[in-house]
Amino acid sequence: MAQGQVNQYQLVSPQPNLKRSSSFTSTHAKALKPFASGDIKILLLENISQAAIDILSGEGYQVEAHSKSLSDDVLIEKIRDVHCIGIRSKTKLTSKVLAEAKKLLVIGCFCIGTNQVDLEAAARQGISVFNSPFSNSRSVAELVIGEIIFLSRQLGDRNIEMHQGIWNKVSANCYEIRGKTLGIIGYGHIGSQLSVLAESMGMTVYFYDIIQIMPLGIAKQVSTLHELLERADFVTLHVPETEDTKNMIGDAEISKMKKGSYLINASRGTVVQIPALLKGLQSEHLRGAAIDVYPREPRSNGQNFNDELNSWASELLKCKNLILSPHIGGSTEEAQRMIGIEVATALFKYINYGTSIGAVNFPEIDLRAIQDTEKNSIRVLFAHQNVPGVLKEINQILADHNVEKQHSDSRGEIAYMMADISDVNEDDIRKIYDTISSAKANILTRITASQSPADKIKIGEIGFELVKLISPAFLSLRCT
Ligand SMILES: NC(=O)c1ccc[n+]([C@@H]2O[C@H](COP(=O)([O-])OP(=O)(O)OC[C@H]3O[C@@H](n4cnc5c(N)ncnc54)[C@H](O)[C@@H]3O)[C@@H](O)[C@H]2O)c1
Ligand SMILES: O=C(O)[C@H](O)COP(=O)(O)O
Repeated sequence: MAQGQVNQYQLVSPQPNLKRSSSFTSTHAKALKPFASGDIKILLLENISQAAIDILSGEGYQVEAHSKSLSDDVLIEKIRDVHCIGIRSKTKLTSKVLAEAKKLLVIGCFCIGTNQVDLEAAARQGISVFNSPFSNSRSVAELVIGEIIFLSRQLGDRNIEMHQGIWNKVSANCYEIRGKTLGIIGYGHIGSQLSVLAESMGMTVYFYDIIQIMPLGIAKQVSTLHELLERADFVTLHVPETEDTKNMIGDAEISKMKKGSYLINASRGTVVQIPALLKGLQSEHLRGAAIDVYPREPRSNGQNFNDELNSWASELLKCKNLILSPHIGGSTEEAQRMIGIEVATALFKYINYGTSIGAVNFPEIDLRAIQDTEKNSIRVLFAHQNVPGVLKEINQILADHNVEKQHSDSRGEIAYMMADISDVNEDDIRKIYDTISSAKANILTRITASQSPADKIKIGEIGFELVKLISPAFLSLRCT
Protein backbone atom coordinates (compact mmCIF):
# COMPACT_ATOMS: atom_id res chain seq x y z
CA MET A 1 0.00 0.00 0.00
CA ALA A 2 1.38 3.39 -0.94
CA GLN A 3 2.43 5.62 1.90
CA GLY A 4 -0.14 8.22 2.88
CA GLN A 5 -3.13 6.13 1.94
CA VAL A 6 -5.85 5.68 4.48
CA ASN A 7 -5.94 2.05 5.48
CA GLN A 8 -9.55 1.52 4.68
CA TYR A 9 -10.86 -1.97 4.11
CA GLN A 10 -14.06 -2.86 2.42
CA LEU A 11 -15.29 -6.35 1.82
CA VAL A 12 -17.73 -6.25 -0.99
CA SER A 13 -20.10 -9.11 -1.55
CA PRO A 14 -21.57 -10.07 -4.91
CA GLN A 15 -24.94 -8.59 -5.74
CA PRO A 16 -27.28 -11.48 -6.59
CA ASN A 17 -29.16 -9.50 -9.24
CA LEU A 18 -26.02 -8.82 -11.20
CA LYS A 19 -23.91 -11.23 -13.18
CA ARG A 20 -20.47 -10.86 -11.66
CA SER A 21 -17.53 -12.56 -13.32
CA SER A 22 -17.25 -16.21 -12.29
CA SER A 23 -13.97 -15.71 -10.47
CA PHE A 24 -15.68 -13.07 -8.41
CA THR A 25 -18.74 -15.05 -7.47
CA SER A 26 -17.53 -18.63 -7.36
CA THR A 27 -16.70 -18.64 -3.67
CA HIS A 28 -17.27 -16.21 -0.91
CA ALA A 29 -13.60 -16.24 -0.08
CA LYS A 30 -12.85 -15.01 -3.56
CA ALA A 31 -15.56 -12.41 -3.32
CA LEU A 32 -14.07 -11.09 -0.10
CA LYS A 33 -12.05 -8.12 -1.23
CA PRO A 34 -10.32 -6.00 1.34
CA PHE A 35 -9.10 -2.87 -0.30
CA ALA A 36 -7.57 0.43 0.58
CA SER A 37 -8.79 3.92 -0.22
CA GLY A 38 -6.26 4.04 -3.04
CA ASP A 39 -8.10 1.21 -4.80
CA ILE A 40 -11.35 3.15 -4.98
CA LYS A 41 -11.89 4.51 -8.48
CA ILE A 42 -13.97 7.64 -9.00
CA LEU A 43 -15.14 8.92 -12.38
CA LEU A 44 -16.22 12.58 -12.48
CA LEU A 45 -17.95 13.92 -15.60
CA GLU A 46 -19.27 17.30 -16.78
CA ASN A 47 -16.67 19.62 -15.32
CA ILE A 48 -17.29 19.01 -11.64
CA SER A 49 -15.68 21.56 -9.34
CA GLN A 50 -12.03 21.30 -8.35
CA ALA A 51 -13.25 21.45 -4.72
CA ALA A 52 -14.78 17.99 -5.20
CA ILE A 53 -11.67 16.62 -6.91
CA ASP A 54 -9.55 17.90 -4.02
CA ILE A 55 -11.77 16.29 -1.38
CA LEU A 56 -11.94 12.93 -3.13
CA SER A 57 -8.23 12.83 -4.02
CA GLY A 58 -7.54 13.89 -0.44
CA GLU A 59 -9.28 10.72 0.70
CA GLY A 60 -6.70 8.79 -1.30
CA TYR A 61 -9.09 7.67 -4.06
CA GLN A 62 -8.12 7.45 -7.75
CA VAL A 63 -10.02 10.29 -9.41
CA GLU A 64 -10.52 10.57 -13.18
CA ALA A 65 -12.22 13.84 -14.15
CA HIS A 66 -13.65 14.83 -17.55
CA SER A 67 -14.99 18.23 -18.58
CA LYS A 68 -17.92 16.86 -20.60
CA SER A 69 -20.40 14.02 -20.54
CA LEU A 70 -19.55 10.80 -22.41
CA SER A 71 -21.31 8.99 -25.24
CA ASP A 72 -23.29 5.96 -24.03
CA ASP A 73 -20.69 3.52 -25.37
CA VAL A 74 -17.77 5.20 -23.63
CA LEU A 75 -19.83 5.68 -20.47
CA ILE A 76 -20.68 1.98 -20.33
CA GLU A 77 -17.04 1.06 -20.88
CA LYS A 78 -15.85 3.34 -18.10
CA ILE A 79 -18.63 2.71 -15.58
CA ARG A 80 -17.77 -1.00 -15.48
CA ASP A 81 -14.54 -0.19 -13.70
CA VAL A 82 -15.50 2.43 -11.11
CA HIS A 83 -16.85 2.40 -7.57
CA CYS A 84 -18.30 5.88 -7.73
CA ILE A 85 -19.46 8.20 -10.50
CA GLY A 86 -20.10 11.92 -10.25
CA ILE A 87 -22.32 13.57 -12.87
CA ARG A 88 -24.36 16.74 -13.48
CA SER A 89 -27.61 17.08 -15.41
CA LYS A 90 -26.45 15.76 -18.81
CA THR A 91 -25.31 12.21 -18.11
CA LYS A 92 -28.17 9.74 -18.28
CA LEU A 93 -27.66 6.79 -15.95
CA THR A 94 -30.37 4.52 -17.30
CA SER A 95 -31.06 0.98 -16.10
CA LYS A 96 -29.17 -0.23 -19.19
CA VAL A 97 -26.05 1.73 -18.24
CA LEU A 98 -26.38 0.78 -14.55
CA ALA A 99 -26.65 -2.91 -15.41
CA GLU A 100 -23.02 -2.68 -16.56
CA ALA A 101 -21.91 -0.96 -13.36
CA LYS A 102 -20.96 -4.10 -11.46
CA LYS A 103 -18.59 -2.39 -9.03
CA LEU A 104 -20.53 0.81 -8.55
CA LEU A 105 -21.33 1.66 -4.92
CA VAL A 106 -22.56 5.20 -5.19
CA ILE A 107 -23.62 7.97 -7.60
CA GLY A 108 -23.14 11.67 -6.91
CA CYS A 109 -25.37 14.11 -8.80
CA PHE A 110 -23.43 17.37 -8.48
CA CYS A 111 -26.63 19.35 -9.08
CA ILE A 112 -30.21 19.51 -7.77
CA GLY A 113 -32.01 17.39 -10.37
CA THR A 114 -31.81 13.58 -10.14
CA ASN A 115 -34.20 12.83 -13.02
CA GLN A 116 -31.20 11.81 -15.18
CA VAL A 117 -30.65 8.72 -12.99
CA ASP A 118 -32.90 5.66 -12.85
CA LEU A 119 -33.14 5.89 -9.06
CA GLU A 120 -35.11 2.68 -8.58
CA ALA A 121 -32.79 0.61 -10.73
CA ALA A 122 -29.84 2.00 -8.79
CA ALA A 123 -31.46 1.15 -5.43
CA ARG A 124 -32.25 -2.38 -6.61
CA GLN A 125 -28.53 -2.82 -7.29
CA GLY A 126 -27.59 -1.44 -3.87
CA ILE A 127 -26.25 1.79 -5.37
CA SER A 128 -27.13 4.87 -3.38
CA VAL A 129 -27.55 8.26 -5.04
CA PHE A 130 -26.74 11.66 -3.52
CA ASN A 131 -27.40 15.18 -4.84
CA SER A 132 -27.03 18.75 -3.70
CA PRO A 133 -30.56 19.83 -2.84
CA PHE A 134 -30.06 23.60 -2.54
CA SER A 135 -26.50 24.78 -3.16
CA ASN A 136 -27.36 26.43 -6.49
CA SER A 137 -30.87 27.71 -5.62
CA ARG A 138 -29.70 31.29 -5.05
CA SER A 139 -27.86 31.35 -8.39
CA VAL A 140 -31.01 30.27 -10.25
CA ALA A 141 -33.19 32.77 -8.38
CA GLU A 142 -30.80 35.63 -9.20
CA LEU A 143 -30.69 34.64 -12.88
CA VAL A 144 -34.48 34.68 -13.06
CA ILE A 145 -34.62 38.15 -11.48
CA GLY A 146 -32.19 39.32 -14.15
CA GLU A 147 -34.32 37.75 -16.87
CA ILE A 148 -37.50 39.37 -15.60
CA ILE A 149 -35.84 42.79 -15.93
CA PHE A 150 -34.24 41.92 -19.29
CA LEU A 151 -37.57 40.76 -20.72
CA SER A 152 -39.45 43.74 -19.35
CA ARG A 153 -36.99 46.15 -20.97
CA GLN A 154 -36.37 44.08 -24.15
CA LEU A 155 -32.71 44.27 -23.21
CA GLY A 156 -31.82 41.04 -25.04
CA ASP A 157 -32.97 42.49 -28.37
CA ARG A 158 -31.33 45.89 -27.77
CA ASN A 159 -28.07 44.10 -26.96
CA ILE A 160 -28.19 42.02 -30.17
CA GLU A 161 -28.94 45.18 -32.19
CA MET A 162 -26.05 47.13 -30.65
CA HIS A 163 -23.71 44.21 -31.42
CA GLN A 164 -24.87 44.62 -35.02
CA GLY A 165 -24.16 48.38 -34.90
CA ILE A 166 -27.88 49.29 -34.77
CA TRP A 167 -29.01 52.17 -32.49
CA ASN A 168 -32.68 51.55 -31.63
CA LYS A 169 -33.80 53.64 -28.66
CA VAL A 170 -37.38 52.59 -27.79
CA SER A 171 -39.69 52.82 -24.80
CA ALA A 172 -42.81 51.28 -26.36
CA ASN A 173 -43.73 48.06 -24.54
CA CYS A 174 -40.83 48.46 -22.09
CA TYR A 175 -41.88 48.44 -18.44
CA GLU A 176 -40.67 48.63 -14.87
CA ILE A 177 -41.16 45.42 -12.93
CA ARG A 178 -42.37 47.29 -9.83
CA GLY A 179 -46.07 46.63 -9.35
CA LYS A 180 -46.15 43.65 -11.73
CA THR A 181 -47.28 40.17 -10.74
CA LEU A 182 -44.93 37.20 -10.66
CA GLY A 183 -46.47 33.71 -10.81
CA ILE A 184 -44.15 30.98 -9.51
CA ILE A 185 -44.89 27.34 -10.35
CA GLY A 186 -43.11 25.17 -7.77
CA TYR A 187 -42.43 26.95 -4.47
CA GLY A 188 -39.46 24.91 -3.28
CA HIS A 189 -35.89 26.03 -2.65
CA ILE A 190 -35.64 28.14 -5.80
CA GLY A 191 -39.24 29.34 -6.06
CA SER A 192 -39.33 30.59 -2.46
CA GLN A 193 -35.96 32.44 -2.74
CA LEU A 194 -37.17 34.06 -5.91
CA SER A 195 -40.38 35.10 -4.17
CA VAL A 196 -38.45 37.09 -1.55
CA LEU A 197 -36.19 38.75 -4.12
CA ALA A 198 -39.15 39.67 -6.35
CA GLU A 199 -41.13 41.19 -3.50
CA SER A 200 -38.15 43.27 -2.46
CA MET A 201 -38.30 44.79 -5.96
CA GLY A 202 -41.95 45.69 -5.62
CA MET A 203 -43.53 42.72 -7.37
CA THR A 204 -46.67 40.95 -6.18
CA VAL A 205 -46.08 37.19 -5.90
CA TYR A 206 -48.50 34.29 -6.35
CA PHE A 207 -47.41 30.70 -6.42
CA TYR A 208 -48.82 27.31 -7.31
CA ASP A 209 -47.51 24.08 -5.77
CA ILE A 210 -48.93 20.59 -5.30
CA ILE A 211 -48.34 20.82 -1.58
CA GLN A 212 -49.56 23.42 0.87
CA ILE A 213 -46.60 25.68 1.69
CA MET A 214 -46.31 28.57 4.10
CA PRO A 215 -45.67 31.64 1.92
CA LEU A 216 -42.65 33.84 2.57
CA GLY A 217 -43.25 37.59 2.79
CA ILE A 218 -46.73 38.41 1.52
CA ALA A 219 -46.79 35.91 -1.34
CA LYS A 220 -50.05 34.01 -1.80
CA GLN A 221 -50.60 30.40 -2.79
CA VAL A 222 -53.30 29.75 -5.38
CA SER A 223 -55.11 26.46 -5.68
CA THR A 224 -54.97 25.85 -9.41
CA LEU A 225 -52.41 26.25 -12.15
CA HIS A 226 -54.96 28.06 -14.30
CA GLU A 227 -55.60 30.66 -11.61
CA LEU A 228 -51.89 31.38 -11.45
CA LEU A 229 -51.59 31.62 -15.24
CA GLU A 230 -54.49 34.06 -15.42
CA ARG A 231 -53.12 36.37 -12.71
CA ALA A 232 -49.43 36.65 -13.59
CA ASP A 233 -47.52 39.10 -15.78
CA PHE A 234 -44.50 36.80 -15.52
CA VAL A 235 -44.82 33.02 -15.13
CA THR A 236 -41.70 31.18 -13.99
CA LEU A 237 -41.26 27.41 -13.61
CA HIS A 238 -39.36 25.78 -10.72
CA VAL A 239 -40.67 22.23 -10.63
CA PRO A 240 -38.68 18.99 -10.90
CA GLU A 241 -39.05 16.75 -13.94
CA THR A 242 -41.70 14.18 -13.03
CA GLU A 243 -44.45 12.38 -14.93
CA ASP A 244 -46.81 15.20 -13.82
CA THR A 245 -44.61 18.08 -14.90
CA LYS A 246 -43.72 16.70 -18.35
CA ASN A 247 -45.44 18.91 -20.97
CA MET A 248 -47.01 20.91 -18.14
CA ILE A 249 -47.09 24.08 -20.25
CA GLY A 250 -48.66 23.60 -23.69
CA ASP A 251 -51.12 25.46 -25.94
CA ALA A 252 -53.96 25.40 -23.39
CA GLU A 253 -51.80 26.83 -20.59
CA ILE A 254 -50.21 29.52 -22.73
CA SER A 255 -53.62 30.65 -23.94
CA LYS A 256 -54.69 31.00 -20.29
CA MET A 257 -51.79 33.39 -19.66
CA LYS A 258 -52.49 37.14 -19.92
CA LYS A 259 -51.94 38.71 -23.33
CA GLY A 260 -48.58 40.47 -23.16
CA SER A 261 -47.21 38.29 -20.38
CA TYR A 262 -43.84 36.53 -20.24
CA LEU A 263 -42.80 32.90 -19.66
CA ILE A 264 -39.55 31.81 -17.98
CA ASN A 265 -38.31 28.22 -17.78
CA ALA A 266 -35.17 27.33 -15.83
CA SER A 267 -36.51 24.01 -14.52
CA ARG A 268 -36.33 21.15 -17.05
CA GLY A 269 -36.67 21.22 -20.82
CA THR A 270 -39.51 18.72 -20.89
CA VAL A 271 -41.81 20.94 -18.81
CA VAL A 272 -42.60 23.43 -21.61
CA GLN A 273 -43.74 22.28 -25.05
CA ILE A 274 -41.53 24.32 -27.37
CA PRO A 275 -43.98 24.36 -30.32
CA ALA A 276 -46.60 25.89 -28.01
CA LEU A 277 -44.12 28.49 -26.79
CA LEU A 278 -43.22 29.27 -30.39
CA LYS A 279 -46.88 29.79 -31.26
CA GLY A 280 -47.35 32.04 -28.22
CA LEU A 281 -44.40 34.22 -29.24
CA GLN A 282 -45.23 34.31 -32.95
CA SER A 283 -48.84 35.34 -32.27
CA GLU A 284 -47.54 37.97 -29.80
CA HIS A 285 -49.82 36.57 -27.13
CA LEU A 286 -46.57 36.32 -25.17
CA ARG A 287 -44.44 39.47 -25.10
CA GLY A 288 -41.30 37.48 -24.38
CA ALA A 289 -39.73 34.38 -22.87
CA ALA A 290 -36.49 33.22 -21.28
CA ILE A 291 -35.45 29.61 -21.66
CA ASP A 292 -32.46 28.00 -19.92
CA VAL A 293 -33.31 24.30 -20.39
CA TYR A 294 -34.26 22.27 -23.47
CA PRO A 295 -35.77 18.87 -24.26
CA ARG A 296 -32.42 17.84 -25.74
CA GLU A 297 -29.22 19.56 -24.79
CA PRO A 298 -25.74 19.26 -26.33
CA ARG A 299 -23.30 17.04 -24.45
CA SER A 300 -20.49 19.57 -24.32
CA ASN A 301 -19.56 23.17 -25.00
CA GLY A 302 -18.99 24.07 -28.64
CA GLN A 303 -21.60 21.62 -29.96
CA ASN A 304 -24.29 22.99 -32.24
CA PHE A 305 -27.38 23.70 -30.21
CA ASN A 306 -29.58 24.06 -33.33
CA ASP A 307 -29.01 20.45 -34.30
CA GLU A 308 -30.05 19.36 -30.86
CA LEU A 309 -33.24 21.41 -30.88
CA ASN A 310 -34.18 19.97 -34.25
CA SER A 311 -37.06 21.13 -36.37
CA TRP A 312 -38.26 24.19 -34.50
CA ALA A 313 -34.81 25.61 -33.68
CA SER A 314 -34.56 27.95 -36.64
CA GLU A 315 -38.09 29.32 -36.02
CA LEU A 316 -37.36 29.86 -32.36
CA LEU A 317 -34.22 31.85 -33.14
CA LYS A 318 -36.29 34.33 -35.17
CA CYS A 319 -38.50 35.26 -32.19
CA LYS A 320 -38.31 38.72 -30.65
CA ASN A 321 -37.59 39.22 -26.98
CA LEU A 322 -36.57 35.63 -26.43
CA ILE A 323 -33.60 35.05 -24.13
CA LEU A 324 -31.90 31.69 -24.66
CA SER A 325 -29.20 30.55 -22.26
CA PRO A 326 -27.28 27.23 -22.23
CA HIS A 327 -28.55 25.69 -18.96
CA ILE A 328 -26.55 28.06 -16.77
CA GLY A 329 -29.06 28.58 -13.95
CA GLY A 330 -26.78 26.93 -11.40
CA SER A 331 -23.50 27.77 -13.13
CA THR A 332 -21.75 30.19 -10.80
CA GLU A 333 -18.42 29.83 -9.06
CA GLU A 334 -20.16 29.98 -5.69
CA ALA A 335 -22.74 27.32 -6.46
CA GLN A 336 -20.34 24.91 -8.16
CA ARG A 337 -17.86 25.09 -5.28
CA MET A 338 -20.56 24.57 -2.64
CA ILE A 339 -22.05 21.67 -4.60
CA GLY A 340 -18.59 20.14 -5.04
CA ILE A 341 -17.94 20.21 -1.31
CA GLU A 342 -21.40 19.00 -0.33
CA VAL A 343 -21.64 16.05 -2.72
CA ALA A 344 -18.00 14.96 -2.43
CA THR A 345 -18.40 14.89 1.35
CA ALA A 346 -21.54 12.76 1.09
CA LEU A 347 -19.68 10.40 -1.27
CA PHE A 348 -16.65 9.79 0.91
CA LYS A 349 -18.80 9.36 4.01
CA TYR A 350 -20.82 6.73 2.18
CA ILE A 351 -17.77 4.98 0.74
CA ASN A 352 -15.79 5.01 3.98
CA TYR A 353 -18.52 4.59 6.59
CA GLY A 354 -21.73 3.69 4.76
CA THR A 355 -23.45 6.90 5.95
CA SER A 356 -26.50 7.36 3.73
CA ILE A 357 -27.95 10.57 5.19
CA GLY A 358 -29.12 12.71 2.26
CA ALA A 359 -29.44 9.77 -0.19
CA VAL A 360 -32.37 10.28 -2.56
CA ASN A 361 -33.11 6.62 -3.31
CA PHE A 362 -31.88 4.74 -0.25
CA PRO A 363 -32.86 4.44 3.42
CA GLU A 364 -31.06 7.22 5.29
CA ILE A 365 -29.04 5.95 8.25
CA ASP A 366 -25.93 6.70 10.25
CA LEU A 367 -24.40 5.70 13.57
CA ARG A 368 -22.51 7.76 16.11
CA ALA A 369 -18.75 7.72 15.76
CA ILE A 370 -16.69 4.87 17.17
CA GLN A 371 -15.62 5.36 20.79
CA ASP A 372 -12.10 4.75 22.07
CA THR A 373 -13.44 1.80 24.00
CA GLU A 374 -14.57 0.02 20.81
CA LYS A 375 -11.39 -1.86 19.96
CA ASN A 376 -10.88 -3.86 16.76
CA SER A 377 -14.20 -2.66 15.56
CA ILE A 378 -15.79 -3.18 12.17
CA ARG A 379 -18.88 -1.67 10.61
CA VAL A 380 -21.20 -4.07 8.80
CA LEU A 381 -23.22 -2.46 6.00
CA PHE A 382 -26.01 -4.59 4.63
CA ALA A 383 -28.30 -3.41 1.82
CA HIS A 384 -31.04 -5.95 1.35
CA GLN A 385 -34.49 -6.58 0.03
CA ASN A 386 -37.19 -5.26 2.34
CA VAL A 387 -38.82 -8.61 3.11
CA PRO A 388 -39.90 -10.19 6.43
CA GLY A 389 -37.46 -12.13 8.58
CA VAL A 390 -34.17 -10.66 7.33
CA LEU A 391 -33.16 -8.86 10.51
CA LYS A 392 -34.00 -11.92 12.61
CA GLU A 393 -31.62 -13.94 10.44
CA ILE A 394 -28.88 -11.29 10.57
CA ASN A 395 -29.15 -10.71 14.28
CA GLN A 396 -28.72 -14.41 14.89
CA ILE A 397 -25.33 -14.07 13.20
CA LEU A 398 -24.42 -10.89 15.06
CA ALA A 399 -25.64 -12.27 18.39
CA ASP A 400 -22.31 -14.07 18.90
CA HIS A 401 -20.51 -10.71 18.95
CA ASN A 402 -20.47 -7.46 20.81
CA VAL A 403 -22.84 -5.26 18.81
CA GLU A 404 -21.91 -1.75 19.96
CA LYS A 405 -24.68 -0.11 17.98
CA GLN A 406 -27.05 -0.87 15.15
CA HIS A 407 -29.52 0.98 12.95
CA SER A 408 -31.80 -0.23 10.22
CA ASP A 409 -34.34 1.46 7.99
CA SER A 410 -36.22 0.81 4.78
CA ARG A 411 -37.37 2.77 1.76
CA GLY A 412 -39.75 1.01 -0.56
CA GLU A 413 -38.29 -2.31 -1.62
CA ILE A 414 -34.85 -1.59 -0.17
CA ALA A 415 -33.69 -1.87 3.43
CA TYR A 416 -30.30 -0.96 4.85
CA MET A 417 -28.70 -2.04 8.11
CA MET A 418 -25.58 -0.67 9.74
CA ALA A 419 -23.97 -2.26 12.79
CA ASP A 420 -20.71 -1.63 14.64
CA ILE A 421 -19.19 -4.78 16.09
CA SER A 422 -16.18 -4.67 18.40
CA ASP A 423 -13.57 -7.22 19.43
CA VAL A 424 -13.55 -9.10 16.17
CA ASN A 425 -10.68 -11.10 14.76
CA GLU A 426 -9.96 -12.22 11.23
CA ASP A 427 -12.07 -15.37 11.48
CA ASP A 428 -14.97 -13.36 12.87
CA ILE A 429 -14.78 -10.92 9.97
CA ARG A 430 -14.78 -13.71 7.43
CA LYS A 431 -17.64 -15.52 9.13
CA ILE A 432 -19.77 -12.41 9.56
CA TYR A 433 -19.18 -11.43 5.99
CA ASP A 434 -19.80 -14.90 4.55
CA THR A 435 -23.00 -15.51 6.43
CA ILE A 436 -24.54 -12.09 5.93
CA SER A 437 -23.62 -11.86 2.26
CA SER A 438 -25.17 -15.27 1.61
CA ALA A 439 -28.53 -14.27 3.10
CA LYS A 440 -31.26 -14.72 0.51
CA ALA A 441 -32.28 -11.06 0.69
CA ASN A 442 -28.71 -9.77 0.28
CA ILE A 443 -28.16 -7.01 -2.24
CA LEU A 444 -24.80 -5.72 -1.08
CA THR A 445 -22.76 -6.46 2.02
CA ARG A 446 -19.76 -4.36 2.91
CA ILE A 447 -17.49 -4.37 5.91
CA THR A 448 -15.60 -1.22 6.64
CA ALA A 449 -14.07 0.66 9.53
CA SER A 450 -16.45 2.45 11.88
CA GLN A 451 -16.54 6.20 11.65
CA SER A 452 -14.07 7.91 13.94
CA PRO A 453 -14.72 11.46 15.15
CA ALA A 454 -14.30 12.86 11.61
CA ASP A 455 -10.57 12.50 11.92
CA LYS A 456 -8.73 10.81 9.10
CA ILE A 457 -5.67 9.86 11.10
CA LYS A 458 -7.91 8.07 13.53
CA ILE A 459 -9.62 6.25 10.68
CA GLY A 460 -6.19 5.25 9.48
CA GLU A 461 -5.48 3.79 12.86
CA ILE A 462 -8.70 1.83 12.84
CA GLY A 463 -7.83 0.60 9.38
CA PHE A 464 -4.42 -0.29 10.65
CA GLU A 465 -5.92 -2.40 13.37
CA LEU A 466 -7.71 -4.26 10.60
CA VAL A 467 -4.51 -4.74 8.62
CA LYS A 468 -3.28 -6.75 11.52
CA LEU A 469 -6.49 -8.73 11.58
CA ILE A 470 -6.56 -9.57 7.90
CA SER A 471 -4.07 -12.09 6.60
CA PRO A 472 -1.55 -11.20 3.87
CA ALA A 473 -3.49 -13.51 1.55
CA PHE A 474 -6.54 -11.34 2.03
CA LEU A 475 -4.54 -8.23 1.47
CA SER A 476 -3.37 -9.47 -1.90
CA LEU A 477 -6.98 -9.76 -3.05
CA ARG A 478 -7.52 -6.26 -4.30
CA CYS A 479 -10.18 -4.61 -6.39
CA THR A 480 -10.20 -6.02 -9.87
N1 LIG B 1 -31.53 25.73 -14.77
C1 LIG B 1 -30.74 25.23 -13.86
O1 LIG B 1 -29.53 25.28 -13.98
C2 LIG B 1 -31.34 24.59 -12.65
C3 LIG B 1 -30.64 24.68 -11.44
C4 LIG B 1 -31.21 24.08 -10.32
C5 LIG B 1 -32.40 23.39 -10.42
N2 LIG B 1 -33.04 23.30 -11.61
C6 LIG B 1 -34.32 22.59 -11.72
O2 LIG B 1 -35.24 23.26 -10.87
C7 LIG B 1 -36.01 22.29 -10.21
C8 LIG B 1 -36.56 22.87 -8.92
O3 LIG B 1 -35.51 23.09 -8.01
P1 LIG B 1 -35.78 23.34 -6.44
O4 LIG B 1 -34.48 23.26 -5.78
O5 LIG B 1 -36.59 24.54 -6.23
O6 LIG B 1 -36.62 22.02 -6.12
P2 LIG B 1 -37.52 21.75 -4.83
O7 LIG B 1 -37.69 20.29 -4.78
O8 LIG B 1 -36.98 22.47 -3.66
O9 LIG B 1 -38.91 22.43 -5.23
C9 LIG B 1 -39.75 21.94 -6.23
C10 LIG B 1 -41.16 22.31 -5.88
O10 LIG B 1 -42.00 21.92 -6.97
C11 LIG B 1 -43.18 21.39 -6.42
N3 LIG B 1 -43.84 20.55 -7.41
C12 LIG B 1 -43.55 19.28 -7.76
N4 LIG B 1 -44.40 18.84 -8.72
C13 LIG B 1 -45.23 19.87 -8.97
C14 LIG B 1 -46.34 20.03 -9.84
N5 LIG B 1 -46.74 19.05 -10.65
N6 LIG B 1 -46.99 21.22 -9.82
C15 LIG B 1 -46.60 22.22 -8.99
N7 LIG B 1 -45.57 22.12 -8.14
C16 LIG B 1 -44.89 20.95 -8.13
C17 LIG B 1 -42.74 20.64 -5.19
O11 LIG B 1 -43.80 20.41 -4.30
C18 LIG B 1 -41.69 21.59 -4.64
O12 LIG B 1 -42.22 22.52 -3.73
C19 LIG B 1 -35.05 21.12 -10.01
O13 LIG B 1 -35.73 19.90 -9.87
C20 LIG B 1 -34.24 21.15 -11.27
O14 LIG B 1 -34.84 20.33 -12.24
C21 LIG B 1 -32.53 23.88 -12.73
O1 LIG C 1 -30.36 20.23 -11.53
C1 LIG C 1 -29.63 21.21 -11.43
O2 LIG C 1 -29.03 21.52 -10.38
C2 LIG C 1 -29.46 22.12 -12.60
O3 LIG C 1 -30.19 21.72 -13.68
C3 LIG C 1 -28.03 22.40 -12.94
O4 LIG C 1 -27.49 21.33 -13.65
P1 LIG C 1 -25.96 21.38 -14.13
O5 LIG C 1 -25.12 21.10 -12.93
O6 LIG C 1 -25.84 20.33 -15.16
O7 LIG C 1 -25.70 22.76 -14.63
